Order: sequence, then structure tokens, then C-alpha cells
Amino acid sequence: MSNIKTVGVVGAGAMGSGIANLFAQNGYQVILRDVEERFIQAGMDRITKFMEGSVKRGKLTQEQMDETLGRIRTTTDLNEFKEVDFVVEAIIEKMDIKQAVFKELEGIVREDVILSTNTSSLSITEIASVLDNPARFAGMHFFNPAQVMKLCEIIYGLETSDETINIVKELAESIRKEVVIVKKDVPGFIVNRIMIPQFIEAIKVLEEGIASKEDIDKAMRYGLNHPMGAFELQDYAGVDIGYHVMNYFAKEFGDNRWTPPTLLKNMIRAGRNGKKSGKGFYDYDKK
Ligand SMILES: NC(=O)c1ccc[n+]([C@@H]2O[C@H](COP(=O)([O-])OP(=O)(O)OC[C@H]3O[C@@H](n4cnc5c(N)ncnc54)[C@H](O)[C@@H]3O)[C@@H](O)[C@H]2O)c1
Repeated sequence: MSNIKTVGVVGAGAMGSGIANLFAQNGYQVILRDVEERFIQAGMDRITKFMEGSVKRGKLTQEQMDETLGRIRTTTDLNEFKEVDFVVEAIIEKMDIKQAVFKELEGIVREDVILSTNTSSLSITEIASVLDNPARFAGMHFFNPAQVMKLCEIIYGLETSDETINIVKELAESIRKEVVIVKKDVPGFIVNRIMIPQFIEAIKVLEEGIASKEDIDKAMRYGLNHPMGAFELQDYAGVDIGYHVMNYFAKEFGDNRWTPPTLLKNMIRAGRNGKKSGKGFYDYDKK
């Protein structure tokens, strides 16, 4: 196994905090970076709250929680990444901002350090195009919440070396993830490529008046053994996120079959973005 002991996580948002928690809980030292102290604090609060829940449920001891927190160091200064052995980036989903961070990182980290991105939809090849050595760059795609969801998609960019992929794979397995290798840099990788058509078809079945949303969800839960139906899942993940991914796929693949159905467009116009906004396909009490 490569000698990875300290992992640098860029971005302390929903995913970055979960990823930092995951590595620290599995014995790695973590340096967690965000642009402002308040975002770091919010990330650390999320980590603490998540682990407090685990302690309450008896899945973690108080001692393990304290040790995990003790392994996470936070900073707003990217220069502290000169110590890290591996980088995962989980910042805002914007190409130019991700590229700027990696360009800066390349001047800070050692030459043997692998750089990876948790992007859900951007091109791995395009992010890596700003690097002098794109062979050491890969996609490392976790699912939300990163501490719970078992899958990690590892993605080749056009220039990624096999050695890089092997190291990322070993690392993901060392934090007890189930790994799949995505051999080509395509929009949606595996999971979103398969999930989005299910969302589109579920919305069309609803639009065509074939069944109620409740029955479509029920059919998926009991007929396909999915833990959530398409509408429950869209509300949970963010209706707007699915909508943006569909538009992105339509543009990238140049194929109208990915175009968001009219009902979904209207949901976005009405601010029905899912659980986070109190209403999506279903209504939720805002507490
Ligand atoms: N939310 C999900 O379900 C999910 C799942 C898998 C992958 N992703 C991907 O993970 C990434 C992060 O998503 P998220 O949901 O955690 O977003 P988020 O908005 O919760 O967090 C992003 C964080 O990045 C910080 N940030 C912005 N620019 C930065 C910079 N230059 N350096 C350091 N930090 C910076 C922001 O302050 C914020 O705290 C995105 O690429 C997204 O596509 C998200």
C-alpha cells in the first residue's frame, strides 16, 4: 500500500465534512480546508453532530469520537497541504474554481501526491487539463452522506495513469468503501447515468396520468426493492440538482431524451426543490 497517512480535504461543506470524518474515523490524519472560518465551523459542527448520533446509537464510543476529532486539523490556508499525502477536493461544482484550486495545489504538494475530485458531473479530463502532470489526477466520487453510503466511484480522466487509479482504489478500500472503476470520463459516470433516466421516466409516468406519485414510489420500493422511490429520492437529494444534471446531460450528449420534462421545469419555477425547501414532489413541514 502506498504510504498515505495524511489526507487533505478541500471544502468543508456537506460532502467535504463527511469525507474528512470518514478518513479520520478510519485512522488517517486529515487537514480540512475551506475559504472562511465560518464554513469550517459549520463543517466541524456537522461532523460532531453525526458522530454524536453514532455514539447515542452505540455504534461508536465517546473515546473513538474524541480520537477521530483529534485527527482533524482545520485551516483556511492551502499552503498547509504541503504535508499531505493525498488530496480529495469537494468544493463548489464550478469548473474554473476547481481548476484554480488544483493549479495552486500543484505548486504546494509533493510530486508523488495524487489529486482527486469528488465532482458529481464535471469532466475529470477538463479539471486535470490545467495540471502539468494530469496522470496523477482522478475522480473519487462519494455519495451523500459519505460516512454512510458504501459506494465510491473511481474515475479515469483521459490522461490518468493506471498507477493513480490503483492507489485511489486501495485507499478507498482502506476506508471500507465498495469500489467501482469508471473506465471513461463520461457525464454521470455509472450511478447518475442510470439514475437520471429513472427520474425522467417516473416523472413522465406521472405526467401521463398512468399512476399517482405515491404509487410510482411504492412500485419502485416493492417491485424493484429500491429503498426509496424516484420522487422520494429526488426530494431527498434536491429536485433542482436532478434538473441541473438533466440539462447538463442534454447539452453534453446532444440528445433531447435527457431534457427535463415540463412538470419538472414547473416544479423548479415554483421553488419546489425538495425537502430542503419544505416542498418538492411531496410537502414537508418546515421545522
Ligand atoms: N451533495 C451531494 O449529494 C454530492 C454528492 C457527491 C458529490 N458531490 C460533489 O461534491 C462537491 C461539493 O458538494 P457539496 O454538496 O459538499 O457542496 P457544499 O456547497 O455543501 O460545500 C462546498 C464547500 O466548498 C467551499 N469552497 C468553495 N470554494 C472553495 C475553495 N476555493 N477552497 C476551499 N473550499 C471552498 C464552500 O465554502 C463550501 O463550504 C461538488 O463537486 C459536488 O458535485 C455532492
